Amino acid sequence: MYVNTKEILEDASKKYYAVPAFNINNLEFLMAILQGAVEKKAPIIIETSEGAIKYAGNGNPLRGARFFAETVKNYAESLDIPVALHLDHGKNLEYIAAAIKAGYSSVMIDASHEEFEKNLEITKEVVKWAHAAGVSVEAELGQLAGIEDNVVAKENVLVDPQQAKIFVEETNVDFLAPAIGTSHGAFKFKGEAKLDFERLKRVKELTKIPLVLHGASSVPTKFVELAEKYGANLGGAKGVPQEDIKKCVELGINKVNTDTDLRIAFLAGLRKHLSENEKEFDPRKYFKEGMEFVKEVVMERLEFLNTAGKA
Ligand SMILES: O=C(COP(=O)(O)O)N(O)CCCCOP(=O)(O)O
Ligand SMILES: [Ca+2]
Ligand code: NA
Ligand SMILES: [Zn+2]
Repeated sequence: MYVNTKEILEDASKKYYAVPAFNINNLEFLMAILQGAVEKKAPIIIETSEGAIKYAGNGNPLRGARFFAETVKNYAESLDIPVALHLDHGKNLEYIAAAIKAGYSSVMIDASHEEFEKNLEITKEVVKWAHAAGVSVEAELGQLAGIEDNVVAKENVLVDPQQAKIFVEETNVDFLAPAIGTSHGAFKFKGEAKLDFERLKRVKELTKIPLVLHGASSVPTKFVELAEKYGANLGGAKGVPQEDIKKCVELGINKVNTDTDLRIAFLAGLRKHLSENEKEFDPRKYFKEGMEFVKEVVMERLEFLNTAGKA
């Protein structure tokens, strides 16, 4: 069934487990994710970036948002697991409006590159707007290293727990993404992975709402090596160690954003299948192996985060 993200995350926050939020850009990833969630009897959060909406709508935000909202709702209504659809890293108000209008369960307003007061003001606006339409809201405090909001954030600007308390009280936001040292993409951390667990603990104590971990892909060596075996060049790829994610969940992370791991798994399957089946030209066939690897990563993460069986 199609549900509001808040419903899924409130339960997770109460029982200290987490739900992965998997990014999609097309039907194949959606099908693989849903198959994995059904098999694991797990609630699931599907999310699309603004880039995904632009891609599916061929530049028209409402067309793209409707494509995903209608497709996900259509599938969700035929399944007996809770499914939510979330706008990831909403920055452009036109895209946020399109997602709300199209019927997304929740939207992220990411104004974390702005000064605190500005972020607070923008988030307050979006919360009023979204709540009036029954849509829940995620916001972000602090910045992820690497490409943050299309600008290169020089280094991590970590969340200030006291600011988080004020921010949550003033904005009435439903869930919060505190920057604690992760970054997006396949090349995380210069040297050793280091997340600021103490800081995360404080944020949870002071805000008591569901929290979101961005940049949470672990970049499984198995699929990196398989993709490279069939011609990919992903040298130096590194993700968040699984034990660090487990620790984050114990400290109050409830939504775990995962995109890169699925991209690498699909890439490995596609490259492998194409090189082993030179006569194949039916996309319903040559995408299958990539989809199977995506499903495998999905099921593993659902088990790992204790989402399995919670539907
Ligand atoms: O925090 C995460 C997941 O990060 P990770 O999976 O890279 O670790 N996310 O928010 C996913 C980011 C998706 C970016 O999509 P576009 O390329 O379309 O802009
Ligand atoms: Ca941000
Ligand atoms: Na998000
Ligand atoms: Zn993110």
